[in-house]
Amino acid sequence: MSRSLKALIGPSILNSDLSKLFEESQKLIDNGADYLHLDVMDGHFVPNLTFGHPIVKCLRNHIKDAFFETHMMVSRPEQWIAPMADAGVNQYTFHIEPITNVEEICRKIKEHGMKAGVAIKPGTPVEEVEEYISVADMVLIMTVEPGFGGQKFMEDQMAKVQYLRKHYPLLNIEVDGGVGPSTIDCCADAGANMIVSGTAVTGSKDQMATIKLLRDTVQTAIDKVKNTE
Ligand SMILES: O=C(CO)[C@H](O)[C@H](O)COP(=O)(O)O
Ligand SMILES: [Fe+2]
Repeated sequence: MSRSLKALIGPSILNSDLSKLFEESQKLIDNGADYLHLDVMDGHFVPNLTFGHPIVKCLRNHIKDAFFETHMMVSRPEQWIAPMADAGVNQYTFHIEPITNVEEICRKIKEHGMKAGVAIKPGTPVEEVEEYISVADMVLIMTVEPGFGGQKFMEDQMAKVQYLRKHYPLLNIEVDGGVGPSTIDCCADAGANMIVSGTAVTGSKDQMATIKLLRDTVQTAIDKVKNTE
């Protein structure tokens, strides 16, 4: 059987009421989220702070089955691999900008039983992440400057997604930042298949419909390409 791409929607709880982290997360899963995207910030790599492995572990104690991706916006990604694995994280996605030992970090993440995601900021050329595709499970192309939810989608980043999709037809490509119903066509047409959406989903009156619309749009684009092959 040949492998094929799948549209997956991973809402970010960054801009939701974090005092109700469990309730907000469970609601997203009940409304059809394929995975949860948990934004971890250290106040150093980005000018903001969120939460770390102790909170992720508490969340995992209440939500046993969902796939957890942590988006590590941290200066020392190596430091948090073991604690995040212990917290029950499934995918550890980190930025390549502050470090030089990307391959080693990917290896360690996998040794700890997690999938490895490599992320780049808008100012980082796609070629810099391309060299790690063979050792990573996913590439994250940021579509805002990392650090805050609710920012404007940067359409110019789609050239990176198009480039990766053209050269790596089965690569999991994630986009994150300002993605919602008004920008999803752009992401789907460029070839992204893993969609992080924060404000547009958590702030939606009908979360289930919004998640479905995002997934259907991306799956339709994937199927269109498949049918022309
Ligand atoms: O990594 C992030 C910010 O650094 C968030 O995942 C992202 O911003 C999601 O929120 P929104 O959809 O509101 O932009
Ligand atoms: Fe994120």
